[in-house]
Amino acid sequence: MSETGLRASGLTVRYGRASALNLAGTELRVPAGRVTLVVGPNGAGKSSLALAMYGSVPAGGQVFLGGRDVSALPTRNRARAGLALVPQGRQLFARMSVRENLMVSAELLRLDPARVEQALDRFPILRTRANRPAGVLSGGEQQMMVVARALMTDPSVLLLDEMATGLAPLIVEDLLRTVRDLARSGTAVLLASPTIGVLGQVADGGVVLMRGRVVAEHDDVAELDAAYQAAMGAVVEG
Ligand SMILES: Nc1ncnc2c1ncn2[C@@H]1O[C@H](COP(=O)(O)OP(=O)(O)OP(=O)(O)O)[C@@H](O)[C@H]1O
Repeated sequence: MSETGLRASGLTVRYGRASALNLAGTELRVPAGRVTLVVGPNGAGKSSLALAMYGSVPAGGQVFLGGRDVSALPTRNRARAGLALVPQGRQLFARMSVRENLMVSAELLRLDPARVEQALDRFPILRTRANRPAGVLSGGEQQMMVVARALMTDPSVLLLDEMATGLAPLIVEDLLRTVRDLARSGTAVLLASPTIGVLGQVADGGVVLMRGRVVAEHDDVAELDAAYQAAMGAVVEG
Protein backbone atom coordinates (compact mmCIF):
# COMPACT_ATOMS: atom_id res chain seq x y z
CA MET A 1 0.00 0.00 0.00
CA SER A 2 1.28 3.49 -0.76
CA GLU A 3 2.32 5.66 2.16
CA THR A 4 -0.14 8.29 3.44
CA GLY A 5 0.15 11.19 5.86
CA LEU A 6 3.46 12.52 7.07
CA ARG A 7 6.61 10.75 8.17
CA ALA A 8 9.51 12.54 9.79
CA SER A 9 12.82 10.81 10.07
CA GLY A 10 15.66 11.95 12.31
CA LEU A 11 14.54 15.57 12.62
CA THR A 12 16.91 17.90 14.46
CA VAL A 13 16.65 21.63 15.18
CA ARG A 14 19.28 23.89 16.69
CA TYR A 15 19.04 27.56 17.60
CA GLY A 16 22.62 28.73 17.54
CA ARG A 17 24.52 26.19 19.62
CA ALA A 18 21.48 25.01 21.58
CA SER A 19 19.68 21.85 20.49
CA ALA A 20 15.88 22.26 20.59
CA LEU A 21 14.97 18.98 18.90
CA ASN A 22 17.05 15.86 18.64
CA LEU A 23 15.15 13.05 16.96
CA ALA A 24 18.20 11.48 15.32
CA GLY A 25 17.36 7.80 14.88
CA THR A 26 13.66 8.40 15.58
CA GLU A 27 10.88 8.11 13.06
CA LEU A 28 7.60 9.91 13.71
CA ARG A 29 4.42 9.17 11.83
CA VAL A 30 1.31 11.29 11.43
CA PRO A 31 -0.95 8.81 9.63
CA ALA A 32 -3.94 9.70 7.46
CA GLY A 33 -7.32 9.50 9.17
CA ARG A 34 -5.87 9.76 12.67
CA VAL A 35 -5.23 12.46 15.24
CA THR A 36 -1.71 12.20 16.62
CA LEU A 37 -0.77 14.07 19.79
CA VAL A 38 2.67 15.44 20.61
CA VAL A 39 2.68 16.29 24.31
CA GLY A 40 5.48 17.74 26.35
CA PRO A 41 6.16 20.55 28.81
CA ASN A 42 7.09 24.08 27.78
CA GLY A 43 10.39 24.09 25.97
CA ALA A 44 10.23 20.36 25.09
CA GLY A 45 10.55 21.14 21.39
CA LYS A 46 6.96 20.73 20.17
CA SER A 47 6.86 23.98 18.21
CA SER A 48 10.31 23.30 16.80
CA LEU A 49 9.06 19.91 15.63
CA ALA A 50 5.99 21.42 13.92
CA LEU A 51 8.08 24.18 12.34
CA ALA A 52 10.68 21.66 11.14
CA MET A 53 7.97 19.53 9.55
CA TYR A 54 6.56 22.62 7.83
CA GLY A 55 9.97 23.84 6.75
CA SER A 56 9.93 27.16 8.55
CA VAL A 57 13.07 26.51 10.63
CA PRO A 58 16.29 25.01 9.31
CA ALA A 59 16.27 21.35 10.31
CA GLY A 60 18.28 18.19 9.87
CA GLY A 61 16.57 14.94 8.90
CA GLN A 62 13.85 14.19 6.40
CA VAL A 63 10.16 14.88 5.99
CA PHE A 64 7.99 12.72 3.74
CA LEU A 65 4.51 13.69 2.59
CA GLY A 66 2.55 10.79 1.19
CA GLY A 67 5.88 9.02 0.76
CA ARG A 68 7.46 11.93 -1.15
CA ASP A 69 10.59 13.47 0.32
CA VAL A 70 9.79 17.18 0.76
CA SER A 71 12.80 17.99 2.96
CA ALA A 72 14.38 20.23 0.35
CA LEU A 73 11.17 22.12 -0.40
CA PRO A 74 10.48 25.58 1.03
CA THR A 75 7.36 26.14 3.11
CA ARG A 76 5.22 27.39 0.25
CA ASN A 77 5.88 24.27 -1.82
CA ARG A 78 5.21 22.01 1.16
CA ALA A 79 1.89 23.84 1.56
CA ARG A 80 1.10 23.22 -2.11
CA ALA A 81 2.03 19.57 -1.63
CA GLY A 82 -0.67 19.22 1.02
CA LEU A 83 0.88 20.26 4.33
CA ALA A 84 -0.67 22.97 6.54
CA LEU A 85 0.41 24.49 9.84
CA VAL A 86 -1.53 26.49 12.40
CA PRO A 87 1.35 27.96 14.36
CA GLN A 88 1.39 28.80 18.03
CA GLY A 89 0.78 32.56 18.27
CA ARG A 90 -1.40 32.47 15.14
CA GLN A 91 0.65 34.83 12.97
CA LEU A 92 -2.12 37.03 11.69
CA PHE A 93 -2.25 40.62 10.45
CA ALA A 94 -4.02 42.38 13.32
CA ARG A 95 -4.98 45.53 11.39
CA MET A 96 -6.25 43.72 8.33
CA SER A 97 -9.77 42.36 8.21
CA VAL A 98 -10.49 38.68 8.56
CA ARG A 99 -11.26 38.47 4.84
CA GLU A 100 -8.03 40.29 3.95
CA ASN A 101 -6.02 37.93 6.13
CA LEU A 102 -7.49 35.00 4.24
CA MET A 103 -6.91 36.75 0.90
CA VAL A 104 -3.20 37.22 1.68
CA SER A 105 -2.78 33.47 2.16
CA ALA A 106 -4.86 32.67 -0.89
CA GLU A 107 -2.70 34.97 -3.01
CA LEU A 108 0.56 33.64 -1.58
CA LEU A 109 -0.47 30.10 -2.36
CA ARG A 110 -2.13 31.08 -5.65
CA LEU A 111 -5.46 29.62 -4.61
CA ASP A 112 -8.81 30.26 -6.24
CA PRO A 113 -10.24 33.40 -4.53
CA ALA A 114 -13.45 31.41 -3.97
CA ARG A 115 -11.50 29.59 -1.25
CA VAL A 116 -11.65 32.74 0.89
CA GLU A 117 -15.45 32.72 0.93
CA GLN A 118 -15.49 28.98 1.63
CA ALA A 119 -13.11 29.54 4.57
CA LEU A 120 -15.44 32.22 5.98
CA ASP A 121 -18.24 29.66 5.93
CA ARG A 122 -16.28 27.03 7.82
CA PHE A 123 -17.19 28.56 11.18
CA PRO A 124 -20.50 30.53 11.16
CA ILE A 125 -19.11 33.24 13.42
CA LEU A 126 -16.25 34.02 11.01
CA ARG A 127 -18.59 35.23 8.29
CA THR A 128 -20.12 37.71 10.75
CA ARG A 129 -16.59 38.99 11.50
CA ALA A 130 -15.36 39.06 7.90
CA ASN A 131 -14.86 42.83 7.69
CA ARG A 132 -13.49 43.39 11.19
CA PRO A 133 -9.79 43.79 11.88
CA ALA A 134 -8.45 40.41 12.98
CA GLY A 135 -6.85 42.09 15.99
CA VAL A 136 -10.19 42.89 17.61
CA LEU A 137 -11.46 39.32 17.47
CA SER A 138 -11.47 37.18 20.62
CA GLY A 139 -8.69 34.62 20.93
CA GLY A 140 -11.13 31.87 19.97
CA GLU A 141 -12.34 33.71 16.88
CA GLN A 142 -8.76 34.35 15.83
CA GLN A 143 -8.02 30.67 16.25
CA MET A 144 -10.99 29.79 14.06
CA MET A 145 -9.70 32.22 11.44
CA VAL A 146 -6.23 30.68 11.33
CA VAL A 147 -7.65 27.14 11.26
CA ALA A 148 -9.96 28.15 8.40
CA ARG A 149 -6.96 29.80 6.71
CA ALA A 150 -4.90 26.62 7.01
CA LEU A 151 -7.74 24.56 5.56
CA MET A 152 -8.02 26.69 2.41
CA THR A 153 -5.58 24.37 0.65
CA ASP A 154 -7.52 21.20 1.58
CA PRO A 155 -4.39 19.82 3.23
CA SER A 156 -3.79 16.09 3.53
CA VAL A 157 -1.73 16.77 6.69
CA LEU A 158 -2.66 19.44 9.25
CA LEU A 159 -0.31 20.48 12.06
CA LEU A 160 -1.94 22.39 14.94
CA ASP A 161 0.37 23.90 17.55
CA GLU A 162 -1.38 24.63 20.87
CA MET A 163 -4.77 24.82 19.22
CA ALA A 164 -6.85 24.95 22.39
CA THR A 165 -4.62 26.68 24.95
CA GLY A 166 -6.46 29.43 26.84
CA LEU A 167 -9.66 29.29 24.77
CA ALA A 168 -13.29 29.20 25.97
CA PRO A 169 -14.74 25.65 26.21
CA LEU A 170 -17.42 26.29 23.55
CA ILE A 171 -14.82 27.40 21.02
CA VAL A 172 -12.64 24.43 21.89
CA GLU A 173 -15.62 22.15 21.26
CA ASP A 174 -16.08 23.65 17.79
CA LEU A 175 -12.39 23.22 17.02
CA LEU A 176 -12.39 19.64 18.29
CA ARG A 177 -15.41 18.84 16.13
CA THR A 178 -13.54 20.22 13.13
CA VAL A 179 -10.49 18.11 13.94
CA ARG A 180 -12.61 14.99 14.36
CA ASP A 181 -14.41 15.58 11.06
CA LEU A 182 -11.13 16.17 9.25
CA ALA A 183 -9.63 12.94 10.55
CA ARG A 184 -12.79 11.03 9.65
CA SER A 185 -12.52 12.33 6.11
CA GLY A 186 -8.94 11.08 5.90
CA THR A 187 -6.79 14.04 6.92
CA ALA A 188 -3.68 13.32 9.00
CA VAL A 189 -3.80 15.62 12.03
CA LEU A 190 -1.04 16.43 14.50
CA LEU A 191 -1.87 18.28 17.71
CA ALA A 192 1.02 19.66 19.76
CA SER A 193 0.10 20.59 23.32
CA PRO A 194 1.54 20.83 26.84
CA THR A 195 -1.56 18.99 28.18
CA ILE A 196 -3.76 16.15 26.93
CA GLY A 197 -7.05 17.15 28.66
CA VAL A 198 -9.92 17.59 26.18
CA LEU A 199 -7.66 16.74 23.24
CA GLY A 200 -7.91 13.16 24.51
CA GLN A 201 -11.50 13.17 23.16
CA VAL A 202 -10.24 13.26 19.57
CA ALA A 203 -6.72 11.83 19.72
CA ASP A 204 -5.87 8.30 18.61
CA GLY A 205 -2.46 8.20 20.27
CA GLY A 206 0.83 9.99 20.04
CA VAL A 207 4.19 10.68 21.59
CA VAL A 208 5.67 12.29 24.68
CA LEU A 209 8.44 14.77 23.91
CA MET A 210 10.88 15.75 26.66
CA ARG A 211 13.94 17.93 26.11
CA GLY A 212 13.80 17.45 22.37
CA ARG A 213 13.47 13.66 22.46
CA VAL A 214 10.60 11.19 22.15
CA VAL A 215 10.45 9.32 25.46
CA ALA A 216 7.20 7.41 24.90
CA GLU A 217 4.89 6.47 22.04
CA HIS A 218 1.38 4.99 22.41
CA ASP A 219 -1.55 4.13 20.16
CA ASP A 220 -3.89 4.65 23.08
CA VAL A 221 -4.58 8.00 24.74
CA ALA A 222 -4.96 6.62 28.30
CA GLU A 223 -1.57 4.92 27.97
CA LEU A 224 -0.09 8.10 26.51
CA ASP A 225 -1.48 10.09 29.43
CA ALA A 226 0.01 7.66 31.96
CA ALA A 227 3.37 7.75 30.18
CA TYR A 228 3.32 11.56 30.16
CA GLN A 229 2.53 11.73 33.86
CA ALA A 230 5.29 9.23 34.60
CA ALA A 231 7.78 11.21 32.52
CA MET A 232 6.81 14.46 34.25
CA GLY A 233 7.01 12.75 37.64
CA ALA A 234 10.49 11.53 36.79
CA VAL A 235 11.51 15.11 35.95
CA VAL A 236 10.10 16.44 39.22
CA GLU A 237 11.75 13.67 41.26
CA GLY A 238 15.00 13.77 39.33
N1 LIG B 1 13.77 31.22 18.01
C1 LIG B 1 14.43 30.63 19.00
N2 LIG B 1 15.69 30.99 19.33
C2 LIG B 1 16.36 30.40 20.32
N3 LIG B 1 15.89 29.38 21.06
C3 LIG B 1 14.64 28.97 20.80
C4 LIG B 1 13.84 29.57 19.76
N4 LIG B 1 12.64 28.95 19.73
C5 LIG B 1 12.68 28.01 20.70
N5 LIG B 1 13.87 28.02 21.35
C6 LIG B 1 14.28 27.11 22.42
O1 LIG B 1 14.18 25.79 21.92
C7 LIG B 1 13.66 24.91 22.91
C8 LIG B 1 12.39 24.27 22.39
O2 LIG B 1 11.40 25.27 22.21
P1 LIG B 1 9.99 24.99 21.52
O3 LIG B 1 9.28 26.30 21.43
O4 LIG B 1 10.17 24.19 20.31
O5 LIG B 1 9.30 24.08 22.64
P2 LIG B 1 7.77 23.87 22.95
O6 LIG B 1 7.66 22.48 23.45
O7 LIG B 1 6.95 24.23 21.77
O8 LIG B 1 7.53 24.89 24.12
P3 LIG B 1 6.30 25.90 24.32
O9 LIG B 1 5.14 25.06 24.72
O10 LIG B 1 6.80 26.78 25.43
O11 LIG B 1 6.14 26.63 23.04
C9 LIG B 1 13.45 25.75 24.16
O12 LIG B 1 14.59 25.60 24.97
C10 LIG B 1 13.35 27.16 23.62
O13 LIG B 1 13.78 28.09 24.58
